[in-house]
Amino acid sequence: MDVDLLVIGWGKAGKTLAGRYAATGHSVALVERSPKMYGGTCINIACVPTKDLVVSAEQRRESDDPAEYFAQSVAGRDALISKLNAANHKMLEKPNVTLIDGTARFVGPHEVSIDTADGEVNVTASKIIVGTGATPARLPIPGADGERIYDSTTIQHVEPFPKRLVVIGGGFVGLEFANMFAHFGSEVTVLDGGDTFLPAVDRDVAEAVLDALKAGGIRVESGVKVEEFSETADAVVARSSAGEFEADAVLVAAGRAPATKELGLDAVGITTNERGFIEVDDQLQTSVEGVYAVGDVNGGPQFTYISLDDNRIVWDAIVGDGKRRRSDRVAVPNSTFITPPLSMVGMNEKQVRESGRKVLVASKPVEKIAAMPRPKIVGDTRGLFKIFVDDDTEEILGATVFSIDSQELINFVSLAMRLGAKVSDLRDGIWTHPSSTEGFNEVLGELEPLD
Ligand SMILES: Cc1cc2nc3c(=O)[nH]c(=O)nc-3n(C[C@H](O)[C@H](O)[C@H](O)COP(=O)(O)OP(=O)(O)OC[C@H]3O[C@@H](n4cnc5c(N)ncnc54)[C@H](O)[C@@H]3O)c2cc1C
Ligand SMILES: NC(=O)c1ccc[n+]([C@@H]2O[C@H](COP(=O)([O-])OP(=O)(O)OC[C@H]3O[C@@H](n4cnc5c(N)ncnc54)[C@H](O)[C@@H]3O)[C@@H](O)[C@H]2O)c1
Repeated sequence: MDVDLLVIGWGKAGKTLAGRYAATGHSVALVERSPKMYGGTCINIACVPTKDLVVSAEQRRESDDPAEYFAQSVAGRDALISKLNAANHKMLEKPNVTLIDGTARFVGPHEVSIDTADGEVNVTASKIIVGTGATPARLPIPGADGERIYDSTTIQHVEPFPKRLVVIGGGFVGLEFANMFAHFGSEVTVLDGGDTFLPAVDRDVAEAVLDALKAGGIRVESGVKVEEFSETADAVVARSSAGEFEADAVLVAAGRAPATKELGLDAVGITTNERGFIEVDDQLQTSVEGVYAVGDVNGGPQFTYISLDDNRIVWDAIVGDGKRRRSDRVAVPNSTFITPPLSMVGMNEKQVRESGRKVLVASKPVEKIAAMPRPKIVGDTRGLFKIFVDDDTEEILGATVFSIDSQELINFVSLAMRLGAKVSDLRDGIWTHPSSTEGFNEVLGELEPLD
């Protein structure tokens, strides 16, 4: 079969490009190795199901039995995800789109062989998009394949419910699940290999996050080297540089590796870097002309909205005026979905100090922001707002918001930065009341030189 565009992997960039290219009348084939993954990682096993579980966990009452409540929450999660999975399939059911269930492997620079239940299918295309994503990194230590060792996918259906959970890794996945399982009623210990807890976060904010996690019953140990897991009939022990930690289950959340093993990239000259991610230029083209790599597999930041933006860059390269670049991104925000969420954009304190600029800072604990009653109404006044501003240009340089609604607020700051708004635009803006946004009226009125 020959098509105009072949997409490997049903992730955010891949499915968006497939739909858009098909809508312009081109023939498109999309290959996905698992029916459970129609729609990609985010929809089926990552962003959406985990946040559904986070919200369910937050709504648990003390009187709810943890195991029963978890089982109900998982059933709710599964019902939502199966609807989204089916809806994603439906979106690409079009006459000029061939959807192929199978695992793709390059057999030529523009030829892919797909291993399907009915045998091999060969597809050629002048344009190929590789969007195969990433999978949980495995720890290379004894016992890592044990029955009680879970990753971010399998832990969502852990059975029986773990009364004690050890989480290896204090990054996005580790903290989101640690917080979630603590709310479900598990006793949670986080063992992080890094020497510094949340290294990209300012120390005062990291301390506030740590306090909130500890208050939620979570123990966090940094600088821990886990050496071995050993299992008995009813427990697992993580042996580490900080001693032994016994649990009912272990979640390994130590990063994600590119899903390239089955692709046969070497044979056709598609180069990868030392970490295995596909090398791309600023327009996401690989070392083979006409073959692009998008999303997690190209080694960029591992976020769905980055994959979505990769789709825009490739679209511009193959259909538009070719101006978009990966390097033209400004103020890319992120949120860690703990309770309350932690969100950041732009520079942190270390970066503004190193920038050589004259910097102003405003930093205020949420409970002290008098003219922002929403957290009090909601009943969660934890966290703080911290914002850096250039004293000469009034530009916003960066912000960290650890507060309810921060996953929304950070997009607002990001937009202000992208549009080059002045700090006074946010400080003197007319915002609804009672909202979290109005916190900026007060906090930005208290800028001081960064000493
Ligand atoms: C637990 C968790 C929570 C997350 N939460 C968030 C969040 O809240 N917000 C956020 O922005 N990001 C989040 N992420 C990251 C986000 O999920 C990823 O960045 C995003 O899904 C990557 O999309 P992608 O386009 O790279 O492809 P993916 O969505 O990963 O899709 C790749 C697809 O390719 C298929 N595939 C792989 N190899 C082959 C092959 N050889 N042949 C055929 N098909 C193949 C896979 O089955 C998969 O469906 C989270 C990640 C995890 C693990
Ligand atoms: N809210 C979100 O947007 C969201 C949520 C989940 C995941 N993600 C994406 O998925 C990616 C993967 O998440 P992740 O949490 O697995 O990776 P991560 O890179 O965010 O964090 C990995 C953590 O594991 C630790 N670590 C690494 N090796 C270790 C070892 N051997 N022992 C103990 N600790 C070890 C690191 O110190 C780090 O704290 C993230 O980088 C992020 O881009 C995003």
